[in-house]
Amino acid sequence: MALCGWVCLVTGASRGLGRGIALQLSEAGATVYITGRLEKTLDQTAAEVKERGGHCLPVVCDSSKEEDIKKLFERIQQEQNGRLDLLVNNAYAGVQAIFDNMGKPFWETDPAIWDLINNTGLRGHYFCSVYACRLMAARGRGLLVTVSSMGGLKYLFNVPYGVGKAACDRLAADMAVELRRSGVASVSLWPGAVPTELVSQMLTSDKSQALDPKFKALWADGESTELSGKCIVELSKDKNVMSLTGKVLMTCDLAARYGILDVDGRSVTDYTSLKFAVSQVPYLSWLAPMVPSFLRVPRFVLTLSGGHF
Ligand SMILES: NC(=O)c1ccc[n+]([C@@H]2O[C@H](COP(=O)([O-])OP(=O)(O)OC[C@H]3O[C@@H](n4cnc5c(N)ncnc54)[C@H](O)[C@@H]3O)[C@@H](O)[C@H]2O)c1
Repeated sequence: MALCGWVCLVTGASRGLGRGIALQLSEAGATVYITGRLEKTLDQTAAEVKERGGHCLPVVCDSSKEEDIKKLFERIQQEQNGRLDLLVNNAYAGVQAIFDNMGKPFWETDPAIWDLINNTGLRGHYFCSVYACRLMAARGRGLLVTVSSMGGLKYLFNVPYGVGKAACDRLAADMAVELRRSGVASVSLWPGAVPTELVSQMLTSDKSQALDPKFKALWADGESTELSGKCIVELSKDKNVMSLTGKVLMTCDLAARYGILDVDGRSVTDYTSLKFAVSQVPYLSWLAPMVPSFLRVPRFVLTLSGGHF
């Protein structure tokens, strides 16, 4: 119950990673506000939290609507006396659209996909962060975790997806610059592949034919929806969290840092290990079992692979 007394907010927690994060935070003793657009699905997460002995408060809030966001934070301020310890920017409305348009170039795709992906999954994060930081900065402490992905580094799925993820990483980093003196930390979290309810459904549908088999294999062997939550719990407890502010943190890095296994006892795939890199190259993959797991691709190589210069 390491987070007993903590007040946390997870946006988009009716399914997927948000639900898993809410389950882990409440299991660690926190009071967790969860948001989503539909009362019915939010209540399902709340019931699951309760079943596991936790406490969560479902709030219908559409992250693409500023009025909803304002009301949500007014409610937290009133009910918790201005206390908010952790915001997890997770809500995301783009998964279905990404699968529906897989393989299509951007000029042949309805441009409205930009809004579907980035209104909730980027603009909404900014608005929530503004209101959260008004509470956190006033108390001189807090943590913002913005859920992003490896798509922030280089092209993945489609144009608005990658732009949104790169912007989430930059959002976390730039907020950290302005927050540094306030005692509030801001990080970006890159989960690995997570076979959520929606992803699993897509993988068994006709649409999965347009998907690169490499992605299918990654999801088949992916992280549970609760691993990110386990990482966020440990990060919240870390007394040195300010030393990580502004950074991109991968779940595999956090799992190694804090000695975390997935909920089913599996070790977490290290996407930056040489073993993993070799396994992804068709004519070299046979070498992968022989490469020691501790060898990792240096971070500067990852940075350079973004190809900015
Ligand atoms: N699934 C993966 O493999 C994976 C991997 C890396 C990163 N991520 C990232 O994790 C985040 C969550 O993704 P997911 O796979 O769990 O998605 P998901 O679609 O399964 O869940 C998204 C959640 O957001 C909620 N939501 C949607 N629109 C909303 C709105 N307007 N207002 C409030 N809530 C809203 C949904 O109800 C749902 O609870 C995304 O940023 C995604 O890119 C996912």
